Amino acid sequence: MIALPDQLFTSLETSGWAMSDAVIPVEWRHSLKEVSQTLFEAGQFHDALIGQHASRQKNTDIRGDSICWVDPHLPPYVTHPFFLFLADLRQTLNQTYFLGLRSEELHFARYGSGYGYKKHLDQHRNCPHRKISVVLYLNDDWGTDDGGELCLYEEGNAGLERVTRLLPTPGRFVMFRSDQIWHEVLPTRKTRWSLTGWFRDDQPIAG
Ligand SMILES: O=C(O)CCC(=O)C(=O)O
Ligand SMILES: [Fe+2]
Repeated sequence: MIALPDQLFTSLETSGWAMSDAVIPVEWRHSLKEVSQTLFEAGQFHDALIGQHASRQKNTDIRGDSICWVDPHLPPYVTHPFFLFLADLRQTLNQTYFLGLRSEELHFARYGSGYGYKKHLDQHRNCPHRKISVVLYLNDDWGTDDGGELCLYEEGNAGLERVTRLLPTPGRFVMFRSDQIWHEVLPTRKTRWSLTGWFRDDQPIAG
């Protein structure tokens, strides 16, 4: 089991989401940023699509990032400490909450200036296998004027919605329940880099 601060699990349990600015060492972020930038420069990113199966389509009004899927079983990821951390985290979540998580599905994402991702749920109605979403922000610096906040919506008392806005600051790590937490990426004012993933209870088909 990994030594994640208890507060992360308490927060995941009570709010459905958790955040840490301390668990990801700066070197991990640097090397992942380098990999993602190299892949981007080599033309390995493509426009993210919305919808499922045959109805998948591009709609930058809803979702404006471009992405590059990564296979955690292949180099350079398979030996990278962040991916070992994720595998460990999955095991810890299974031991603590009996979630039956079996795999990680991951992609790098890059939002150009002006783009975001409208309010959505990560778990699709007809495909309930994404259980926990994780995001690591790879940006080198981020200020309050740069936009691109991740907004997390929680159902509060008396049907009131609580909104938390998280800036994609360097090395920030966020996890949330894919089936419960509606969220949104506000339009960014500069290029925004991240690595996004989902713990699933099946074996993934990337795409
Ligand atoms: O980058 C983020 O903050 C969240 C991205 C997201 O919601 C997604 O890719 O499903
Ligand atoms: Fe999402």
